[in-house]
Amino acid sequence: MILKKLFNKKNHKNPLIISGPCSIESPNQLEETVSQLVDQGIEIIRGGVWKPRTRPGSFEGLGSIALPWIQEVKSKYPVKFAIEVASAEHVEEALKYDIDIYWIGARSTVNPFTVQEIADSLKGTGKPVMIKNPVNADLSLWMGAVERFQKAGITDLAVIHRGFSNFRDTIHRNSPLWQIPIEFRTHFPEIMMINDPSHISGKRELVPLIAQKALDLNFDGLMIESHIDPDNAWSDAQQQLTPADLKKMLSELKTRKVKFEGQKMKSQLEEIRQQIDQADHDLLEALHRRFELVEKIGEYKKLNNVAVLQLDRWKEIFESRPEWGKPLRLNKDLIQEIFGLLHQESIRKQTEILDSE
Ligand SMILES: O=C(O)C(=O)C[C@]1(C(=O)O)C=C[C@@H](O)C=C1
Repeated sequence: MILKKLFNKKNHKNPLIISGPCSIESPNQLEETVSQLVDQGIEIIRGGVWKPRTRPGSFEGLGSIALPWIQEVKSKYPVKFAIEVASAEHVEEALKYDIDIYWIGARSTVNPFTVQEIADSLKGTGKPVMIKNPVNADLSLWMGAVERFQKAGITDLAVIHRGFSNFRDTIHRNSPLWQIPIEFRTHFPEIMMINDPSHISGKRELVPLIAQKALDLNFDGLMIESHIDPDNAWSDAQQQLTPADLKKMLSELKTRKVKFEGQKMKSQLEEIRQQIDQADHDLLEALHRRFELVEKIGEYKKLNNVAVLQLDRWKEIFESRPEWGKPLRLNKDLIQEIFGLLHQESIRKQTEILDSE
């Protein structure tokens, strides 16, 4: 039997929206939230049953008693339901109540044993699975988790970008580090990528900004926490939206075209891209020239037995280049990062020269 995949990019022209409470708190809270979300066309509901918390003492979810409430709500409303599972027992329990979609949380994705256990327990069930990025900024762990599910024959897969944890407080509860999901997509272009602006922002005012940024970057969907009474929610009170606020936000988000359309637009784009190719060539030639000079100094240092690292000169470069970049409207941090890398490479090349026979 060939089952139709839920997470198939071709079936979702518009961003896929998943919404619902951080935690399921009571049958009434669940039904009220679902009914308001259904009124605005939401078809996939999320709800926390088991909540892994960083520190003990926070609300850890009601557990299995919430599962029949989900089943009850599903019998009344045309929705699919997604929950987080963190062990084979969770999967076993949830399957008894025919939960539709299973997601692997950020704290589970870090642990290959846990990922394997969950993949094995979902094997052959045909259930769609979503894999959140690991809490730490490690692309390989995220990719590895996807591969474990694929190896178990589970191909109805999506991933969720929920941001990466910070050591100190920053504007975001979890830093988005957008380059990581972008790189993920280069490895798995066919897998749907859903953004979770609630966990990235940690506060409701920021949710629309993050959601818009995700759509600008061509994410396939959004998972947004919503609650009928967010201020009194048992978990994540600051980041949940009311269903009405969610509706307003979704109506204000701008969706972008995935690609350029039309011959005129395409040929203009092609022309600019050729100019970028030329600019990149010039850049590489400039780098080649720089490293030839660095090597020359390397030989000179070897001849005179002088150390590779010349701190005063390096400091002068590190301070002057961002200044030179100012009238060219070049970002200071970018210049410092680029010259930091160039300096590392100079040191590597010159060390090789000094250490050679
Ligand atoms: O000026 C030098 O001594 C160099 O070798 C060049 C260079 C550079 O990359 O610009 C490399 C290493 C030094 O620490 C400082 C500067």
